[in-house]
This record gives sequence, structure tokens and C-alpha cells, in this order.
Amino acid sequence: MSIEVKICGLSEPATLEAALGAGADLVGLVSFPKSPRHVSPEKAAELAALARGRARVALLLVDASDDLVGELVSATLPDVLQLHGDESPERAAELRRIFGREVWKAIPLGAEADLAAAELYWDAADRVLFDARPPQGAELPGGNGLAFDWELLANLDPARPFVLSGGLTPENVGEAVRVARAKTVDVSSGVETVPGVKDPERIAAFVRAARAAGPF
Ligand SMILES: O=C(O)c1ccccc1N[C@@H]1O[C@H](COP(=O)(O)O)[C@@H](O)[C@H]1O
Repeated sequence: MSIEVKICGLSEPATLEAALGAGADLVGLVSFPKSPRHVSPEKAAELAALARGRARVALLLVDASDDLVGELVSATLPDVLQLHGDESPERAAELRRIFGREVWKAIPLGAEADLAAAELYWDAADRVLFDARPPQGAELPGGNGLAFDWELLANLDPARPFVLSGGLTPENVGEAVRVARAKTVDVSSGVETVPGVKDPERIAAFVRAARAAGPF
């Protein structure tokens, strides 16, 4: 099985098409007004409709209320809810139960001790997405284009359903996959020219480089 690739933070039909054309397995839409990749429910619905049947759709949320999740789920019919806030294991499980979608929980990694947080989510969520710990005072809890030390995952049970994220690029994804033994990778900033503007050539290069890295 080849490496599964998710391209996140798509906000325009043209770059969404570029991700689909490059063969992305999943595309991600961000609902977080502080993000340069934020899309309204209407825009998210338009983009999700373009992707349907061609790639799975992930909806990225940060401590969203049931009302907002409900509105976005109705509008986009996502396959995955990617939680990037302070959602507890109980909240992750609750969202999965209420909305009947796969739930991925982002866990920030800066040191080995941070792996303990992931242990709390293996049952509550379908997958744990490892991202870099955001810098102090950062506006965004993710999408900062920062990588963490992939060696931190080297001792993780490879059967654990995790997603490798944070600061990946077409240039480093091959090494990241090999070191972390990742089966799924996720990128946003690394395929942009400036924050929020995706680059079709870098998207294609990322998918090629990720596929070339596996399976192992
Ligand atoms: O992309 C954002 O703006 C964002 C906002 C809030 C939470 C998470 C966000 N991005 C996600 O973070 C990871 C890593 O991104 P990057 O490749 O380091 O830029 C990825 O899932 C983004 O979609």
C-alpha cells in the first residue's frame, strides 16, 4: 500500500483541483477564522462538492461548538473531523458519536513527554495527527509550517493509526516518512507560496515525493 497523502488548507477550486489531479487521497478544509486558509460554510460546501467521490474530505475545526460542527457537517458531508484545539478525549468521542464521522485529533509534539497525551486518544479518536508544538504566543494552533523531531515517533507501535504532519515539504517528506515510519502524511504550509496560497506545482511535487517514500 502506498503512502496516503492529505493536502490541507485548500480554499480555492483551482488549487483543490490541483490536489485532486495530483492524486491526493484526502483534502482538508479549514474552519478557523484566524487562519489565512479559513473558508466559510458556503465555500466549504462548494469545495467539498468538487472533491466528493474523488478524495476524502477532512474538515479542520478548533474547539468548535456543536452548532457550528452541525452546520459545517450538513454543508460539506465530510469524511473526517480533524480537531486541532483543546478538545478532550471525551469531546472527541462525543463528536464522533453525534456526527458519525471519523475523528482525527491533533497532538502537538515538542518532546518525548508529549507522547503521553496521544495515549489518551487512541480509543476516543480514529487517528492521532502529530503536529509540531506551536511557538509561544502563536496565532494558530497548527499550520505554522514547523517540523518536530521525527525520531520522537521512531519507537511508537507502527500499528497505531497516526498521521504525520507539521512542516512537511516536497523536499523533506521522504526522510520524514522513513524516520517516523508514517503511513499517512499531511501538509499545508509546505505547498504554499505565501500563507494561504497553495502552489499547484508544489502540491504535485509533494504527492510524488510522498509516494516515492513508501511503502516500507
Ligand atoms: O492551516 C491552518 O491555518 C491551521 C489552523 C489551525 C489549526 C491547524 C491548522 N493547520 C493544520 O496544521 C497541520 C500542519 O500544518 P503545516 O503543514 O505545518 O502548515 C496541518 O494539518 C494543517 O492543515
